[in-house]
Amino acid sequence: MATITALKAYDLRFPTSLEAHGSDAMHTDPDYSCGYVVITTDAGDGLEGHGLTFTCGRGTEVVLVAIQSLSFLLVGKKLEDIYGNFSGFWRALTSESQMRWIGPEKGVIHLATAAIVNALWDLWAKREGKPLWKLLVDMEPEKLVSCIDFRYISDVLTKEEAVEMLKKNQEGKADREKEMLEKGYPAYITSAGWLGYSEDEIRRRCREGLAQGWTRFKVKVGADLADDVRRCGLIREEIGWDNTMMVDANQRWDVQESIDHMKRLAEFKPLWIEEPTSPDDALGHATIAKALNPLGIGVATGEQCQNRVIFKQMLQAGGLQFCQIDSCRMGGVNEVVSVILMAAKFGVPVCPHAGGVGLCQMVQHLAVFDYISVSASLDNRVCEFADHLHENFKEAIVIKNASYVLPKAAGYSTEMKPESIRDYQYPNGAVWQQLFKEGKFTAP
Ligand SMILES: C[C@H](O)[C@@H](O)[C@@H](O)[C@H](O)C(=O)O
Ligand SMILES: [Mg+2]
Repeated sequence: MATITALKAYDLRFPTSLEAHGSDAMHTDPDYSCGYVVITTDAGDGLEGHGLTFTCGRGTEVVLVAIQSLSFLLVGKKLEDIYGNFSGFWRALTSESQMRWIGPEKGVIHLATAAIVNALWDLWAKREGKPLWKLLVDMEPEKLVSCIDFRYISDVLTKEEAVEMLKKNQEGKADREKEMLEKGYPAYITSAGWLGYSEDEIRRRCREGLAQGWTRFKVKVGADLADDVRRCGLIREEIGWDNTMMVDANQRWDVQESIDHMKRLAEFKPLWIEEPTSPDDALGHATIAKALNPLGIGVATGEQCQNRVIFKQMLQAGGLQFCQIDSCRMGGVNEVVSVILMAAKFGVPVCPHAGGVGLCQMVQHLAVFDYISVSASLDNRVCEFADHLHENFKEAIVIKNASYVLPKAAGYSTEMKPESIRDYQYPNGAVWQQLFKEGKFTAP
């Protein structure tokens, strides 16, 4: 029996705003950051659970406090009790009678939950000696479903249905796993189209992407319509018309504006418009989808879809044609799996959101699990990739032929290199001290 002895939390930030990496119409100067959690136990096996939640610079300190405030629910707990009744533990974490008031299940407190829960899954997978996707794929349907809290979603998906869906897909699983191991999971690239990049930089990155074999490119829009027309035009010039383009407005528009602007951008044939409007507006998304679907444009959303309840409503209302689960926005793997199952029930493809710091590391596992165990289809499915900060991770993602190569190391691929954890701590890590000295950032 192993008991959790400590939970440490770190504020790690990377100065990506210096080169406009990750910039969009709403987040014009993101410094990719995370609340980073390390869980240790008395097992004596040297294994630690590493988990993170993605943030954008300022505000990470708030997430950190939330993680620390929740830690009393873990320290002293037996791992067997957590993994033996994971949905019960997840509910204890998300429904703690005083902490839930600052959520519930949304915002900072849910980001903090994600970091902790992701660390617990990393530890579980390491203890089983499997990469997370394999842990999920090999788990008995009943056991996997027992990790999910069905409260608030049982009106559209019951435990029994979820077990049934997973059981139905047992057939063909071995073949799909073999196929994934051979070919990897298909991806698209975002790193050519950040909003703050100059025209030359966009052209250079498109050419580089094409040379590397990328065929699907995502472009940021939303700040200014005339500029969007210009940027979409130049990207089509670079990538041609046989390749796929998606556009992402990061919630910049009203509902009617979304429809009007996208009618203007329809000539560039985008596959989807991502986050056109407020991430909470399920009915607004449905209105947009109704207007744009006849033009061949789907609505995609999810990176700021705060929990399974909003996803449920989006799916019920026909508000999304591409379901972009995020590994950190919701309460970790348990809740993500429930959304993957709901999306399958509604016949909506899951196309995970990634990028940031560590998101690609995590969602590769979730996408592969979706294909092998749940959807059994690759139609209209593609996982995001953005080429930043992977070098900080011990088991960095590998891309080959524009696809994610399946991770083989045990865990959730969330563990950073010790020197990255040391040097990027904000504000005392060596990297930040140097940036303050050079006057590139102001010390807090
Ligand atoms: C601030 C971030 O880079 C976002 O722009 C990013 O997550 C983006 O929406 C994406 O879809 O990759
Ligand atoms: Mg996006």
